Amino acid sequence: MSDLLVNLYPWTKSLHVISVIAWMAGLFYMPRLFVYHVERVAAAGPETEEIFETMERKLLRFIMNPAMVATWIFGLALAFTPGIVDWGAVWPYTKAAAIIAMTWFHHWCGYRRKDFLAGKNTRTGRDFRLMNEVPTVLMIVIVVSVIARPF
Ligand code: HEM
Repeated sequence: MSDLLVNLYPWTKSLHVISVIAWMAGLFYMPRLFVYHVERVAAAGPETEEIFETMERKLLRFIMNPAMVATWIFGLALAFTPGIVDWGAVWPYTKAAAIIAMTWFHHWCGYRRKDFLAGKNTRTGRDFRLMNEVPTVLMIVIVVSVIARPF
């Protein structure tokens, strides 16, 4: 098993980065959709609301959920590959903390989508604009942790 992981390492890492890109695209886009959902639907009415609900459902189901699962699977495969992670260094733990926060943010988006569906959204466009910064900050922490490794 260890030999297999070592031989597959370049492929596992490629697939990890590909799924990360897809996941991040969704995490950046979903709060933007929520901003327009709040601000435009109030003016435009129920037909526009249906369009937003469909876009949000498809983004979550067909891009964000599969991409998150793939990122975790290939990321854990990398973590179990012998010789790749120096568990005595600090970076694996800063990266892990930011990944857990990113996964929390993913689920936060899922719950906000359900609020819209139930007609129970209480958040403003400004709230969603602010939350849009969360994945950006976490991405910077993750990439600096895993590539520059300053700690
Ligand atoms: C979901 C759980 C995740 C796990 C378990 C995980 C784990 C890992 C591991 C063990 C490596 C290999 C490091 C090496 O080859 O030296 C890696 C590489 C990488 N990860 Fe993750 N990761 C996860 C999520 C993410 C996320 C969310 C991002 C970006 C936002 C990310 C970005 C990267 C990048 C860019 C690399 C390649 C670094 C290089 O050039 O060596 N990972 N990941």
